[in-house]
Amino acid sequence: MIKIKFCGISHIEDAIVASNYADLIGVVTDPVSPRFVKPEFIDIVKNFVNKPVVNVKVKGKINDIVNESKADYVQIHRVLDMEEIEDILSYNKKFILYVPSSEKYYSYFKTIVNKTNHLILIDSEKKGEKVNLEVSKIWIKEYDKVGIGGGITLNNIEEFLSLNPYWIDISSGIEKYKSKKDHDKMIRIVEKVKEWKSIL
Ligand SMILES: O=C(O)c1ccccc1NCC(=O)[C@H](O)[C@H](O)COP(=O)(O)O
Repeated sequence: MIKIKFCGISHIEDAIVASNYADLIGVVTDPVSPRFVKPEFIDIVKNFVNKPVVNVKVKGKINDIVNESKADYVQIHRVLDMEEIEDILSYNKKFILYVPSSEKYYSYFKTIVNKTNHLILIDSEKKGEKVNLEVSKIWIKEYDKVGIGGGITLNNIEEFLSLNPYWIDISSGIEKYKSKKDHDKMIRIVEKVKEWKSIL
């Protein structure tokens, strides 16, 4: 089955529900986000869940992000420079590397694929916009660890699943309001992913 990351988790009860249904639990610890929580929240969440937790950060030094919590993965949600990509290779840590879904980032995408073995997240250039599905479709075929996020909802998830990504990333589409998850939407979206598998 296509793996699922539920992102933007900022309440313990949402983390517990997420851990029953998703493969990865994303926590945004960057103050730029309305879903921001302190990195310490990750360490608390880890006492309640049995799924890997991802620390999602936009800004900051890689070393600081790696060391600020007990997260199993670090998702750097920005385009890195070459020095940072080299730096990542020196850590014994799992990363999720964000690539904006625009043709102009194709060589960046290839650099990451060729240099690292980490999960890649193809996502919209700007938070809140829908990811470019045409670009994503091509890139998903080129590397087996590509996930897709950026505007997935209960109403459009089939468009994303049809690209056959390794994993999908959902946050705003499973919210009651910004930062609070809707448990019913979480469960229904997982059912859709399961149904999709049985169609194939
Ligand atoms: O959640 C945020 O507010 C956020 C802010 C800045 C960078 C990343 C952020 N979240 C990342 C995610 O929620 C997911 O990795 C992905 O973008 C899917 O999100 P959505 O389009 O809301 O489903």
